[in-house]
Amino acid sequence: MISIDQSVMKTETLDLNNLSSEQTALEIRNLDLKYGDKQALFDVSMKIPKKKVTAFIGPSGCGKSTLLRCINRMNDLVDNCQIGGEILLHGQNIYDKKVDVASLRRNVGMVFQRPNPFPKSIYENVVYGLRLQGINNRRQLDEAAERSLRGAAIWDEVKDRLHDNAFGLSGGQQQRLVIARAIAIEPEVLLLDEPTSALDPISTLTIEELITELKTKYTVVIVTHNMQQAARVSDQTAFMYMGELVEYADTNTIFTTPKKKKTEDYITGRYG
Ligand SMILES: Nc1ncnc2c1ncn2[C@@H]1O[C@H](COP(=O)(O)OP(=O)(O)OP(=O)(O)O)[C@@H](O)[C@H]1O
Repeated sequence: MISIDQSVMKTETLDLNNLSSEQTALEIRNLDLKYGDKQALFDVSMKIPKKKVTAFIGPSGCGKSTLLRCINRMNDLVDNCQIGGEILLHGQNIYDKKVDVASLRRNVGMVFQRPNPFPKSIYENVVYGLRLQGINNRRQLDEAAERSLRGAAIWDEVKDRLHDNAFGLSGGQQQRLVIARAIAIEPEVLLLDEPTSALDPISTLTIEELITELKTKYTVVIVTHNMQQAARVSDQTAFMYMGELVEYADTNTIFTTPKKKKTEDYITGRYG
């Protein structure tokens, strides 16, 4: 039986079936996805609220990462991947032919399981996206670097060695640096794909605290294998099983009074 610390449960609940457009960051409508002949997502529909943390949980291979990667069209890079349905951002389907994928990815940033800093200095990692946008003004870059590193809760640890190589940082610091790089270009949505699975418990805790801070400015969607982590950091949780969205509700409900038997079996550790 998985025990969840009830004291960290959130109290605020949203009616996820009736979110207004002001409350909605993204709407996923009837999303199907196939890798070749293999269907990995079946008719997934959900609204993801703004400036909240939404967790995707479920057993290995259930489609969590696939669903996450659809939100910034990372699956476009996979051969033979066919996607049906819609994902609406500001009312526009991100799969519409008119959508500029580079600008979508600026708006919907992503952080992966393993920290992936570039082989550059800490400073150059953070300002990378700004330089790509043609910004080279030193003062503007300095300000963005400090703001982003502070926003990723790593400024104090790196402010005296901004021009050192990023590979000299610990894994947990590298992951916060990558988060700083993602927020430097001020996205609206941050996708985190198991962001702490390669980290030690202390770095994990630091990142979890950071996620709680990040939602004051960004909509955060996180894939996690760790149910305690979902319970600690998320406001709402989506439980997936074999490519289907089985249950989606506020995190408290999912972990204390799930409506579906499959959800209950998963959160009580009956299968993993
Ligand atoms: N690039 C790919 N090509 C073919 N099949 C894939 C690809 N990526 C994922 N799949 C398949 O799609 C299904 C869903 O995978 P996905 O990685 O989304 O699951 P997950 O729930 O995130 O799993 P895990 O928790 O193990 O990371 C799995 O059956 C997987 O084998």
